[in-house]
Amino acid sequence: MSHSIQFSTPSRTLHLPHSRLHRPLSSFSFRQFPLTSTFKHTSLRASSSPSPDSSSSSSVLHSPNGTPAVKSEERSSGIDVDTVTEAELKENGFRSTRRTKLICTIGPATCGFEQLEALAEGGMNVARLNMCHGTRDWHRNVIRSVRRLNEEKGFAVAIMMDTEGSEIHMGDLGGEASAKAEDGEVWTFTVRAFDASRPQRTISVSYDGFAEDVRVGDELLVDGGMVRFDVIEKIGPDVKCLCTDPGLLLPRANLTFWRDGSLVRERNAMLPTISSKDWLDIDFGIAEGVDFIAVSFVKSAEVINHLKSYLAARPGGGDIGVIAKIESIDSLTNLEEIILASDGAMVARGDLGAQIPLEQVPAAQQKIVKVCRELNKPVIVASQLLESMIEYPTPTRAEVADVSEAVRQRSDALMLSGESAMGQFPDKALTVLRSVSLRIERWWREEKRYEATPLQAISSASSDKISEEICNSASKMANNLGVDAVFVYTKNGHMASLVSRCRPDCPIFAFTNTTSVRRRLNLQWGLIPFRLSFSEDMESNLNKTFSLLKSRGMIKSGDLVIAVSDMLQSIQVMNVP
Ligand SMILES: Nc1ncnc2c1ncn2[C@@H]1O[C@H](COP(=O)(O)OP(=O)(O)O)[C@@H](O)[C@H]1O
Ligand SMILES: C=C(OP(=O)(O)O)C(=O)O
Repeated sequence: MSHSIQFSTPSRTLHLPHSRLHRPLSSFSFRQFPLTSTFKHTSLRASSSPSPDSSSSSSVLHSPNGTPAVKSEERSSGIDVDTVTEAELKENGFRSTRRTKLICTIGPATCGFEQLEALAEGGMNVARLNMCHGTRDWHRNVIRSVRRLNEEKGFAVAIMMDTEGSEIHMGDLGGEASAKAEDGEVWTFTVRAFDASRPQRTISVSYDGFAEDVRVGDELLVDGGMVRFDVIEKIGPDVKCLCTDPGLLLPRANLTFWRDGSLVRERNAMLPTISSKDWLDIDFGIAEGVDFIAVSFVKSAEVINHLKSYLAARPGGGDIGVIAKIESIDSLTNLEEIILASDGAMVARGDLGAQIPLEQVPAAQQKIVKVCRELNKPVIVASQLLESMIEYPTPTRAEVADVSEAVRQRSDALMLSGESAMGQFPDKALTVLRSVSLRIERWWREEKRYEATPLQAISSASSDKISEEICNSASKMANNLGVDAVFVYTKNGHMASLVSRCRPDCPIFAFTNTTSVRRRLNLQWGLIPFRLSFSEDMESNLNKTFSLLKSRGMIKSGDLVIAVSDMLQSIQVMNVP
């Protein structure tokens, strides 16, 4: 039985000959549609999940010339491997081509199924659960709703669980949503527990050693400086503080100690990075199959390595990506080793801004984004991106400029915190992130601002080096030729991340055969991840992916694409004379 697709003329096909590879691990080729092919139309229909941003994407991704899925001639084996099934179409409903990924913290404003669905339709790629708040039952319900949404609507929303970490923070406010501290008032911060209601102007503190460690003359910053106090007196477990900068005290807000304009680090130096409560949360995350665990207040690579070994030793734990939150002076000092050990990083500007002077935060952000990119780790820019939208339906100009800058730096993902967790306009905030991202990305492409300089080599193993070179070359070629898409066939996602790292101009369609890899890829810049069952035959895989993308309106006949693959067998397909 003849193959359904013939490759284009040799002059249009590039090869990495086997002889030049140490082992036939990877390949790349480029080809033009339509290929000489025999297609048989089937009755498959495209299920259409909304993709609010695909229409405003790059001009090469316009409507298909018809949307039927196609099926090649059946193979002699009798296995119809290159047909996209109804189930696969349903599973891969999601089809946004926005390059910058969006994360929403889920809270009381967004935890219902319909609210989560609205966020997914609005472009949420990752749902974040902050374990500082809510019960495990509450978080379990959210995780299950997101999974249901993925199954029923074809999204690939990943779940990121964010550990509480060992920061010193205020307790709950006895049921009150907030408490107002006025200039000149004296408040008591105490390690005493309250029997009944909270005494007036009294706040409980989470850390038992608080009253011993704090010194008269320290400055106490609530929530990174939103409210400030001077420590004026210590009486047993009580610490009297004079309010110098008034503001709202929110439940469980974090506390830091400053003296002479800089952070006093030894005040909480004895706290472990991962507390006993965090370990229980991590076990909960493994049991619920979360995709990422974000670790708060990382000080060194050691804790990341420890967590990764812990995860690897547990069923399903090895599939979880570990994200280091960069939010302390120590994490900045040990930045490279922490990022190298992790699967990604978060610029946690909220707490970072409470640890270093605020004017140093933008430079720290730029550096973290750059190091992550060099080391091929996804990076998230978080906190206060659209803070005013917690209360107002439109952002400030300054907030739009901040979001634009994070997109311009080409960070992988932007994160909403209070805006989506407890704000009044979660959907509007997401719309602003989405439209600003799309606009800046388009501007970048129109200006042809892709980097000419090659990225630093990251791998030392020869097989990895080959993959890296292939992805660098494929991305460069994609820009030079102005192709319509890069296709990546990847088992564990590594090859897709190497293409994403190059930030090519065109969309990157990433195909993998596992659902968990697909969800994890959804955090990375530019990757449009799909899950499909593949055969050993690369030609058949190509057919299948063309069918899927045509039916989704993401490619059309005549488009030029580059395909890279980490599947061993694909070498033979790509090396056709
Ligand atoms: N699961 C939750 N349950 C209740 N409130 C939440 C939850 N997650 C977040 N919030 C609210 O949203 C605010 C912003 O979220 P986030 O920035 O993640 O937390 P934090 O302010 O503690 O660092 C929190 O202060 C809290 O008021
Ligand atoms: C994202 C952050 O962490 P958290 O919300 O846990 O304080 C931050 O500090 O910016």
